Amino acid sequence: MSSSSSSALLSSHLRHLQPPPRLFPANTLPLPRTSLIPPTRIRNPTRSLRIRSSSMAAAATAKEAPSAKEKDKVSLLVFDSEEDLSVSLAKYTAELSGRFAGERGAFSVVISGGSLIKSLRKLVEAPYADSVEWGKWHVFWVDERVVPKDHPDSNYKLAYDAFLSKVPIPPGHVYAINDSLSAEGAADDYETCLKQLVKTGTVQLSPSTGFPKFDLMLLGMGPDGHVASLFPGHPLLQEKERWITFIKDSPKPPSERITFTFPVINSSANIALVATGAGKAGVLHQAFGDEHSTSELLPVQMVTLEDGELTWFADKAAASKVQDKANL
Ligand SMILES: O=C(O)[C@H](O)[C@@H](O)[C@H](O)[C@H](O)COP(=O)(O)O
Repeated sequence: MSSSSSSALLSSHLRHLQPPPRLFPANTLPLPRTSLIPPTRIRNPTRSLRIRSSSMAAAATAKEAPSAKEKDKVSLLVFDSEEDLSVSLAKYTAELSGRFAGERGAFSVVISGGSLIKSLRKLVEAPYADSVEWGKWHVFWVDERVVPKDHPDSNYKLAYDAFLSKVPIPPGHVYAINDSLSAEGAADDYETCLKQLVKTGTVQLSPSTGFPKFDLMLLGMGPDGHVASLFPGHPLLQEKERWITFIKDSPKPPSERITFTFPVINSSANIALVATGAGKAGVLHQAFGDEHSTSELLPVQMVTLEDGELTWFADKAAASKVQDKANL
């Protein structure tokens, strides 16, 4: 898209909206045929995400002013199609890879299962297949099903077949679960492995939370608002101590899984939350709504970074109900 048509698109979406959105600089993240919704801020981490418009900002009272803890940055990028989303997600990921590999000689990346893996397809194509420093990548799973690695339900297999087998990440940098253990054992084993990697500096530790701080988490979200294997209403949402835990009653099959906990997820330096398809529209609407809900927060609403940047990548179908609201 030319810069003039891009600005026309932006200005039509931003007519009522101040301040201007926090975006990746145009020269680092061109967003072809991209619609844009203004940045969101978590104004109260115990409440839902909110779109900030000029009128809402003016209405904010001192009581509602963001506290120091709410200074994390949240953006929502909306794409005309999943194809456009995948192009931009690849560029975003490659740029973070370049930054962290350059700054600290390693790039710790956490992936989920689900449709996210398909949306990462552009990353294994030109120019990234050759330009990304794959040797510096360290790959982890935010959740994994307790099945053998060659099982059709395995998140490792999903990622390996579509992504990891196509790029030269050293096999020793790919941290799959030990599939010979029980769910409890696999969670303990994964946490022990992470502790070792924190000691060696492969994974950083957040000085503010004391939990590991991954450079990037690439996460999907279920139509019920779950992230990782943290499901609505489940007691695991309240886990405050463990880095990795297990679930044996997952409402999404298979029932036995291990999962990162919220303290680890929320210590990340960057999270990309990817949502595509109309099946996610209701949850996005709820996540970005400004209604005061008395019901429990959805897991996805509990993704509130301590000191990092959360970027939502949504296609038009997933963001349809949020867009209606933003364009009012
Ligand atoms: O193991 C899993 O089940 C996944 O890691 C899971 O957390 C996934 O990311 C979401 O369910 C979204 O999946 P979809 O994008 O396919 O809806």
